[in-house]
Amino acid sequence: MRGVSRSYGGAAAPALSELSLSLDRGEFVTLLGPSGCGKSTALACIAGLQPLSGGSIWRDGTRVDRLPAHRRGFGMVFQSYALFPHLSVQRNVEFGLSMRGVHKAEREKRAIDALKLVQLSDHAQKLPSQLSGGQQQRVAIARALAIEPEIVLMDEPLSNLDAALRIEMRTEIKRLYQERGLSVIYVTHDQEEALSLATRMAVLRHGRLEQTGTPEELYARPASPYVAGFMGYRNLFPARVVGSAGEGLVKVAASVIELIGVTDAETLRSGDAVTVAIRPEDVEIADTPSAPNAIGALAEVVEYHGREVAVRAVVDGGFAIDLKTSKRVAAGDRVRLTVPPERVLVFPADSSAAPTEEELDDDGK
Ligand SMILES: Nc1ncnc2c1ncn2[C@@H]1O[C@H](COP(=O)(O)OP(=O)(O)OP(=O)(O)O)[C@@H](O)[C@H]1O
Repeated sequence: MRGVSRSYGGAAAPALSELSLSLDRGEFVTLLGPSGCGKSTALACIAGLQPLSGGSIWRDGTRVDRLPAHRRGFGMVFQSYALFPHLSVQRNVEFGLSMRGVHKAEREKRAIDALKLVQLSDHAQKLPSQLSGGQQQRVAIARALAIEPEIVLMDEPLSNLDAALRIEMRTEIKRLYQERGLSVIYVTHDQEEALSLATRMAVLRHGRLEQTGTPEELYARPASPYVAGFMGYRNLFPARVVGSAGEGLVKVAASVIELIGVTDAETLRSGDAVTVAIRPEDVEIADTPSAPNAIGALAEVVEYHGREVAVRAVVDGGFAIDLKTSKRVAAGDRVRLTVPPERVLVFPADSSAAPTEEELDDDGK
Protein backbone atom coordinates (compact mmCIF):
# COMPACT_ATOMS: atom_id res chain seq x y z
CA MET A 1 0.00 0.00 0.00
CA ARG A 2 1.48 3.32 -1.01
CA GLY A 3 0.02 6.34 0.77
CA VAL A 4 -3.47 4.86 0.77
CA SER A 5 -6.24 7.18 1.97
CA ARG A 6 -9.93 6.50 2.24
CA SER A 7 -12.56 9.04 3.24
CA TYR A 8 -16.21 8.12 3.63
CA GLY A 9 -18.72 10.70 2.45
CA GLY A 10 -19.92 12.87 5.32
CA ALA A 11 -17.22 11.75 7.79
CA ALA A 12 -15.18 14.53 9.36
CA ALA A 13 -11.87 12.64 9.41
CA PRO A 14 -10.55 10.18 6.84
CA ALA A 15 -10.82 6.51 7.86
CA LEU A 16 -7.31 5.96 6.42
CA SER A 17 -4.62 8.59 6.01
CA GLU A 18 -1.67 7.91 3.73
CA LEU A 19 -1.14 4.39 4.93
CA SER A 20 1.96 2.73 3.51
CA LEU A 21 2.49 -0.90 4.35
CA SER A 22 4.08 -3.86 2.59
CA LEU A 23 3.64 -7.60 2.86
CA ASP A 24 6.48 -9.91 1.89
CA ARG A 25 5.81 -13.45 0.68
CA GLY A 26 5.28 -15.75 3.63
CA GLU A 27 4.59 -12.98 6.13
CA PHE A 28 1.66 -13.02 8.52
CA VAL A 29 0.91 -9.37 9.20
CA THR A 30 -1.69 -8.46 11.80
CA LEU A 31 -3.34 -5.04 11.72
CA LEU A 32 -4.06 -4.13 15.32
CA GLY A 33 -5.90 -1.19 16.85
CA PRO A 34 -9.10 -0.13 18.59
CA SER A 35 -12.52 0.06 17.01
CA GLY A 36 -12.70 2.77 14.38
CA CYS A 37 -8.94 3.05 13.74
CA GLY A 38 -9.40 1.96 10.12
CA LYS A 39 -8.33 -1.70 10.16
CA SER A 40 -11.36 -3.03 8.30
CA THR A 41 -11.21 -0.15 5.85
CA ALA A 42 -7.56 -0.98 5.10
CA LEU A 43 -8.45 -4.60 4.42
CA ALA A 44 -11.49 -3.66 2.33
CA CYS A 45 -9.30 -1.37 0.21
CA ILE A 46 -6.81 -4.18 -0.39
CA ALA A 47 -9.59 -6.63 -1.16
CA GLY A 48 -11.29 -4.29 -3.62
CA LEU A 49 -14.46 -3.83 -1.57
CA GLN A 50 -13.79 -0.13 -1.00
CA PRO A 51 -12.43 2.41 -3.48
CA LEU A 52 -9.38 4.47 -2.48
CA SER A 53 -9.55 8.24 -2.07
CA GLY A 54 -5.81 8.46 -2.65
CA GLY A 55 -2.66 6.38 -3.03
CA SER A 56 -2.23 3.02 -4.73
CA ILE A 57 -1.96 -0.70 -4.06
CA TRP A 58 0.55 -2.89 -5.85
CA ARG A 59 1.19 -6.57 -6.13
CA ASP A 60 4.55 -7.69 -7.50
CA GLY A 61 4.95 -4.47 -9.43
CA THR A 62 1.40 -4.48 -10.86
CA ARG A 63 -1.07 -1.87 -9.75
CA VAL A 64 -4.19 -3.68 -8.49
CA ASP A 65 -6.33 -1.04 -6.82
CA ARG A 66 -8.45 -0.54 -9.91
CA LEU A 67 -9.08 -4.24 -10.50
CA PRO A 68 -12.42 -5.69 -9.39
CA ALA A 69 -12.24 -7.77 -6.20
CA HIS A 70 -12.46 -11.20 -7.88
CA ARG A 71 -9.52 -10.39 -10.17
CA ARG A 72 -7.15 -9.56 -7.33
CA GLY A 73 -6.81 -13.23 -6.39
CA PHE A 74 -7.11 -12.84 -2.64
CA GLY A 75 -8.84 -15.32 -0.37
CA MET A 76 -11.08 -13.59 2.15
CA VAL A 77 -12.47 -14.57 5.53
CA PHE A 78 -14.78 -12.29 7.51
CA GLN A 79 -16.08 -12.04 11.03
CA SER A 80 -19.54 -13.06 9.88
CA TYR A 81 -18.95 -16.31 8.04
CA ALA A 82 -21.14 -15.13 5.16
CA LEU A 83 -22.16 -18.68 4.21
CA PHE A 84 -25.20 -19.33 2.03
CA PRO A 85 -27.73 -21.00 4.36
CA HIS A 86 -29.49 -22.96 1.59
CA LEU A 87 -26.30 -24.46 0.12
CA SER A 88 -24.47 -27.47 1.52
CA VAL A 89 -21.06 -27.00 3.10
CA GLN A 90 -19.38 -28.36 -0.01
CA ARG A 91 -21.41 -26.14 -2.35
CA ASN A 92 -20.49 -23.15 -0.22
CA VAL A 93 -16.83 -23.99 -0.64
CA GLU A 94 -17.31 -24.50 -4.38
CA PHE A 95 -19.00 -21.14 -4.77
CA GLY A 96 -15.86 -19.02 -5.19
CA LEU A 97 -14.61 -21.54 -7.75
CA SER A 98 -17.80 -21.34 -9.85
CA MET A 99 -17.42 -17.56 -9.79
CA ARG A 100 -14.00 -18.06 -11.31
CA GLY A 101 -15.30 -20.41 -13.98
CA VAL A 102 -13.65 -23.59 -12.63
CA HIS A 103 -15.27 -26.76 -14.09
CA LYS A 104 -17.44 -29.05 -12.04
CA ALA A 105 -15.05 -31.98 -11.55
CA GLU A 106 -12.14 -29.72 -10.62
CA ARG A 107 -14.43 -27.68 -8.35
CA GLU A 108 -15.52 -30.75 -6.43
CA LYS A 109 -12.00 -32.01 -6.05
CA ARG A 110 -10.72 -28.68 -4.73
CA ALA A 111 -13.67 -28.27 -2.35
CA ILE A 112 -13.14 -31.78 -0.95
CA ASP A 113 -9.42 -31.07 -0.51
CA ALA A 114 -10.10 -27.75 1.23
CA LEU A 115 -12.63 -29.36 3.57
CA LYS A 116 -10.12 -32.08 4.40
CA LEU A 117 -7.61 -29.38 5.26
CA VAL A 118 -9.94 -27.83 7.83
CA GLN A 119 -10.98 -31.31 9.04
CA LEU A 120 -14.60 -31.09 7.93
CA SER A 121 -14.74 -33.87 5.34
CA ASP A 122 -17.50 -35.66 7.24
CA HIS A 123 -19.72 -32.58 7.16
CA ALA A 124 -19.56 -31.78 3.43
CA GLN A 125 -23.22 -32.53 2.72
CA LYS A 126 -24.67 -30.72 5.75
CA LEU A 127 -26.19 -27.25 5.76
CA PRO A 128 -24.34 -24.47 7.59
CA SER A 129 -27.11 -24.33 10.22
CA GLN A 130 -26.25 -27.90 11.23
CA LEU A 131 -22.70 -26.86 12.20
CA SER A 132 -21.28 -25.13 15.26
CA GLY A 133 -19.89 -21.58 15.04
CA GLY A 134 -16.32 -22.86 14.90
CA GLN A 135 -17.17 -25.36 12.16
CA GLN A 136 -18.92 -22.65 10.15
CA GLN A 137 -15.85 -20.46 10.41
CA ARG A 138 -13.77 -23.39 9.20
CA VAL A 139 -16.07 -23.67 6.16
CA ALA A 140 -15.45 -19.97 5.50
CA ILE A 141 -11.70 -20.62 5.72
CA ALA A 142 -11.99 -23.65 3.42
CA ARG A 143 -13.87 -21.49 0.91
CA ALA A 144 -11.11 -18.89 0.99
CA LEU A 145 -8.39 -21.53 0.58
CA ALA A 146 -10.18 -23.45 -2.19
CA ILE A 147 -9.36 -20.76 -4.73
CA GLU A 148 -5.70 -21.46 -3.85
CA PRO A 149 -4.84 -17.88 -3.11
CA GLU A 150 -1.31 -16.86 -2.32
CA ILE A 151 -2.59 -14.09 -0.10
CA VAL A 152 -5.39 -14.46 2.41
CA LEU A 153 -7.16 -11.47 3.99
CA MET A 154 -8.90 -12.06 7.31
CA ASP A 155 -11.07 -9.56 9.16
CA GLU A 156 -11.61 -10.52 12.82
CA PRO A 157 -12.42 -14.11 11.80
CA LEU A 158 -12.56 -15.37 15.39
CA SER A 159 -14.50 -12.67 17.16
CA ASN A 160 -17.87 -14.46 17.00
CA LEU A 161 -16.48 -17.56 18.69
CA ASP A 162 -16.32 -18.33 22.39
CA ALA A 163 -12.97 -18.13 24.22
CA ALA A 164 -12.02 -21.82 23.99
CA LEU A 165 -12.90 -22.11 20.29
CA ARG A 166 -11.06 -18.90 19.53
CA ILE A 167 -7.82 -20.35 20.84
CA GLU A 168 -8.36 -23.62 19.00
CA MET A 169 -9.11 -21.86 15.71
CA ARG A 170 -6.14 -19.54 16.21
CA THR A 171 -3.84 -22.55 16.27
CA GLU A 172 -5.69 -23.97 13.26
CA ILE A 173 -5.16 -20.78 11.26
CA LYS A 174 -1.47 -20.75 12.12
CA ARG A 175 -1.17 -24.42 11.08
CA LEU A 176 -2.84 -23.73 7.72
CA TYR A 177 -0.64 -20.68 7.21
CA GLN A 178 2.50 -22.74 7.79
CA GLU A 179 1.34 -25.80 5.86
CA ARG A 180 0.18 -23.89 2.78
CA GLY A 181 2.98 -21.32 2.77
CA LEU A 182 0.39 -18.53 2.71
CA SER A 183 0.85 -14.80 3.10
CA VAL A 184 -1.76 -13.34 5.41
CA ILE A 185 -3.09 -9.93 6.40
CA TYR A 186 -5.19 -10.33 9.51
CA VAL A 187 -7.28 -7.67 11.23
CA THR A 188 -7.89 -7.89 14.96
CA HIS A 189 -8.36 -5.70 18.00
CA ASP A 190 -7.14 -8.47 20.27
CA GLN A 191 -3.52 -8.01 21.28
CA GLU A 192 -3.02 -11.62 22.30
CA GLU A 193 -4.35 -12.87 18.97
CA ALA A 194 -2.17 -10.41 17.10
CA LEU A 195 0.94 -11.41 19.06
CA SER A 196 0.42 -15.14 18.75
CA LEU A 197 -0.28 -15.21 15.02
CA ALA A 198 1.87 -12.47 13.53
CA THR A 199 5.30 -12.60 12.04
CA ARG A 200 4.91 -8.81 11.92
CA MET A 201 2.41 -6.47 13.50
CA ALA A 202 1.16 -3.08 12.36
CA VAL A 203 -0.56 -0.90 14.94
CA LEU A 204 -3.00 1.67 13.55
CA ARG A 205 -4.34 4.80 15.15
CA HIS A 206 -6.87 7.17 13.63
CA GLY A 207 -6.20 5.72 10.16
CA ARG A 208 -2.43 6.09 10.41
CA LEU A 209 0.35 3.61 10.99
CA GLU A 210 1.66 4.05 14.52
CA GLN A 211 4.32 1.31 14.55
CA THR A 212 5.24 -1.86 12.72
CA GLY A 213 7.60 -4.59 13.88
CA THR A 214 7.86 -8.20 14.97
CA PRO A 215 5.78 -9.22 17.98
CA GLU A 216 9.00 -9.35 20.02
CA GLU A 217 9.97 -5.82 18.99
CA LEU A 218 6.61 -4.32 19.80
CA TYR A 219 6.34 -6.23 23.05
CA ALA A 220 9.80 -5.29 24.30
CA ARG A 221 10.13 -1.78 22.84
CA PRO A 222 6.85 -0.16 21.88
CA ALA A 223 7.55 3.19 20.22
CA SER A 224 4.84 5.12 22.02
CA PRO A 225 2.56 4.88 25.06
CA TYR A 226 -0.27 4.10 22.65
CA VAL A 227 1.44 0.97 21.35
CA ALA A 228 2.58 0.13 24.89
CA GLY A 229 -1.07 0.20 26.00
CA PHE A 230 -1.88 -2.44 23.41
CA MET A 231 1.12 -4.56 24.32
CA GLY A 232 -0.07 -5.09 27.88
CA TYR A 233 1.74 -2.22 29.62
CA ARG A 234 -1.13 -1.70 32.02
CA ASN A 235 0.77 0.74 34.20
CA LEU A 236 0.81 3.92 32.16
CA PHE A 237 1.19 7.08 34.19
CA PRO A 238 2.45 10.64 33.91
CA ALA A 239 5.74 11.59 35.60
CA ARG A 240 8.48 14.24 35.57
CA VAL A 241 12.15 13.92 34.78
CA VAL A 242 14.27 14.61 37.87
CA GLY A 243 17.71 13.76 36.50
CA SER A 244 19.87 11.57 34.31
CA ALA A 245 20.97 8.14 35.49
CA GLY A 246 23.58 7.26 32.85
CA GLU A 247 23.58 6.40 29.15
CA GLY A 248 19.97 5.98 27.94
CA LEU A 249 18.67 6.00 31.53
CA VAL A 250 16.59 8.68 33.15
CA LYS A 251 15.33 9.26 36.67
CA VAL A 252 11.65 10.19 36.96
CA ALA A 253 9.26 11.04 39.75
CA ALA A 254 5.54 10.18 39.80
CA SER A 255 3.52 11.10 42.85
CA VAL A 256 5.61 9.88 45.79
CA ILE A 257 7.75 7.37 43.87
CA GLU A 258 11.05 7.77 42.05
CA LEU A 259 12.12 5.35 39.35
CA ILE A 260 15.01 4.87 36.97
CA GLY A 261 13.90 3.93 33.48
CA VAL A 262 15.08 3.67 29.87
CA THR A 263 14.32 6.11 27.11
CA ASP A 264 15.09 6.48 23.42
CA ALA A 265 14.48 10.22 23.61
CA GLU A 266 17.75 12.13 23.56
CA THR A 267 16.47 15.52 24.56
CA LEU A 268 14.85 14.88 27.94
CA ARG A 269 15.77 17.41 30.63
CA SER A 270 14.93 17.78 34.30
CA GLY A 271 11.39 19.04 34.72
CA ASP A 272 10.12 17.58 31.41
CA ALA A 273 6.76 15.84 31.47
CA VAL A 274 6.94 12.15 30.51
CA THR A 275 4.73 9.06 30.34
CA VAL A 276 5.97 5.92 32.08
CA ALA A 277 4.95 2.43 30.88
CA ILE A 278 5.44 -0.75 32.93
CA ARG A 279 4.03 -4.23 32.36
CA PRO A 280 2.50 -6.02 35.36
CA GLU A 281 4.74 -9.03 34.59
CA ASP A 282 7.84 -6.88 35.06
CA VAL A 283 6.97 -5.73 38.57
CA GLU A 284 8.44 -8.08 41.15
CA ILE A 285 7.87 -8.57 44.81
CA ALA A 286 11.39 -8.15 46.15
CA ASP A 287 13.08 -10.00 48.96
CA THR A 288 16.03 -7.60 48.99
CA PRO A 289 15.40 -4.07 50.24
CA SER A 290 18.37 -2.73 48.23
CA ALA A 291 16.95 -3.77 44.83
CA PRO A 292 16.74 -0.96 42.26
CA ASN A 293 13.46 0.93 41.88
CA ALA A 294 12.16 -0.26 45.25
CA ILE A 295 8.61 0.83 46.02
CA GLY A 296 6.74 0.19 49.27
CA ALA A 297 3.03 -0.49 48.76
CA LEU A 298 -0.08 -2.13 50.14
CA ALA A 299 -1.72 -5.02 48.28
CA GLU A 300 -5.28 -3.82 47.85
CA VAL A 301 -6.87 -6.31 45.44
CA VAL A 302 -5.61 -9.83 44.72
CA GLU A 303 -7.11 -11.87 41.87
CA TYR A 304 -6.40 -15.56 41.49
CA HIS A 305 -5.24 -16.47 37.95
CA GLY A 306 -4.08 -20.05 38.45
CA ARG A 307 -0.29 -20.19 38.54
CA GLU A 308 -0.12 -16.47 39.24
CA VAL A 309 -2.06 -13.82 41.06
CA ALA A 310 -2.79 -10.35 39.72
CA VAL A 311 -2.30 -7.72 42.40
CA ARG A 312 -3.27 -4.08 42.53
CA ALA A 313 -0.84 -2.50 45.00
CA VAL A 314 -1.33 1.03 46.26
CA VAL A 315 1.59 3.27 47.03
CA ASP A 316 1.22 6.08 49.57
CA GLY A 317 -0.86 8.87 48.12
CA GLY A 318 -3.28 6.55 46.31
CA PHE A 319 -1.04 5.73 43.33
CA ALA A 320 -1.84 2.18 42.12
CA ILE A 321 0.48 -0.31 40.43
CA ASP A 322 -0.74 -3.53 38.81
CA LEU A 323 1.52 -6.55 38.95
CA LYS A 324 1.53 -10.30 38.42
CA THR A 325 3.37 -12.63 40.72
CA SER A 326 3.62 -16.30 41.61
CA LYS A 327 4.46 -15.33 45.21
CA ARG A 328 1.80 -15.68 47.90
CA VAL A 329 0.14 -12.35 48.55
CA ALA A 330 -3.11 -11.53 50.33
CA ALA A 331 -5.14 -8.34 50.24
CA GLY A 332 -3.95 -6.07 53.05
CA ASP A 333 -0.30 -7.29 52.96
CA ARG A 334 2.48 -4.73 52.85
CA VAL A 335 4.72 -5.50 49.87
CA ARG A 336 8.03 -4.22 48.59
CA LEU A 337 8.05 -3.94 44.79
CA THR A 338 10.90 -3.57 42.34
CA VAL A 339 11.08 -3.12 38.58
CA PRO A 340 14.32 -3.59 36.62
CA PRO A 341 15.20 -0.15 35.16
CA GLU A 342 15.35 -1.61 31.63
CA ARG A 343 11.68 -2.58 31.99
CA VAL A 344 10.56 0.94 32.94
CA LEU A 345 9.90 2.68 29.61
CA VAL A 346 9.96 6.48 29.61
CA PHE A 347 8.38 8.44 26.73
CA PRO A 348 8.31 12.20 26.24
CA ALA A 349 4.79 13.30 27.20
CA ASP A 350 4.12 14.58 23.68
CA SER A 351 4.97 11.24 22.00
CA SER A 352 1.52 10.07 20.85
CA ALA A 353 -0.53 9.93 24.00
CA ALA A 354 -1.47 6.78 25.84
CA PRO A 355 -4.63 5.04 24.62
CA THR A 356 -7.80 6.23 26.31
CA GLU A 357 -9.69 3.98 28.71
CA GLU A 358 -12.27 3.58 25.99
CA GLU A 359 -9.72 2.47 23.44
CA LEU A 360 -8.28 -0.11 25.81
CA ASP A 361 -11.67 -1.36 27.02
CA ASP A 362 -12.43 -1.91 23.44
CA ASP A 363 -9.54 -4.34 23.40
CA GLY A 364 -11.50 -6.51 25.78
CA LYS A 365 -9.19 -5.88 28.76
N1 LIG B 1 -19.44 2.68 5.27
C1 LIG B 1 -18.98 3.66 6.04
N2 LIG B 1 -19.50 4.92 5.94
C2 LIG B 1 -19.04 5.94 6.68
N3 LIG B 1 -18.06 5.82 7.60
C3 LIG B 1 -17.52 4.61 7.77
C4 LIG B 1 -17.95 3.47 7.01
N4 LIG B 1 -17.23 2.39 7.40
C5 LIG B 1 -16.37 2.84 8.35
N5 LIG B 1 -16.54 4.16 8.59
C6 LIG B 1 -15.77 4.98 9.53
O1 LIG B 1 -14.39 4.87 9.20
C7 LIG B 1 -13.59 4.73 10.37
C8 LIG B 1 -12.80 3.45 10.32
O2 LIG B 1 -13.68 2.35 10.36
P1 LIG B 1 -13.19 0.84 10.26
O3 LIG B 1 -14.40 -0.03 10.23
O4 LIG B 1 -12.21 0.72 9.19
O5 LIG B 1 -12.43 0.67 11.65
P2 LIG B 1 -11.97 -0.63 12.39
O6 LIG B 1 -10.69 -0.31 13.02
O7 LIG B 1 -12.02 -1.81 11.49
O8 LIG B 1 -13.09 -0.80 13.50
P3 LIG B 1 -13.85 -2.13 14.02
O9 LIG B 1 -12.81 -2.92 14.77
O10 LIG B 1 -14.92 -1.57 14.92
O11 LIG B 1 -14.38 -2.82 12.81
C9 LIG B 1 -14.55 4.84 11.55
O12 LIG B 1 -14.55 6.16 12.01
C10 LIG B 1 -15.89 4.48 10.95
O13 LIG B 1 -16.93 5.10 11.64
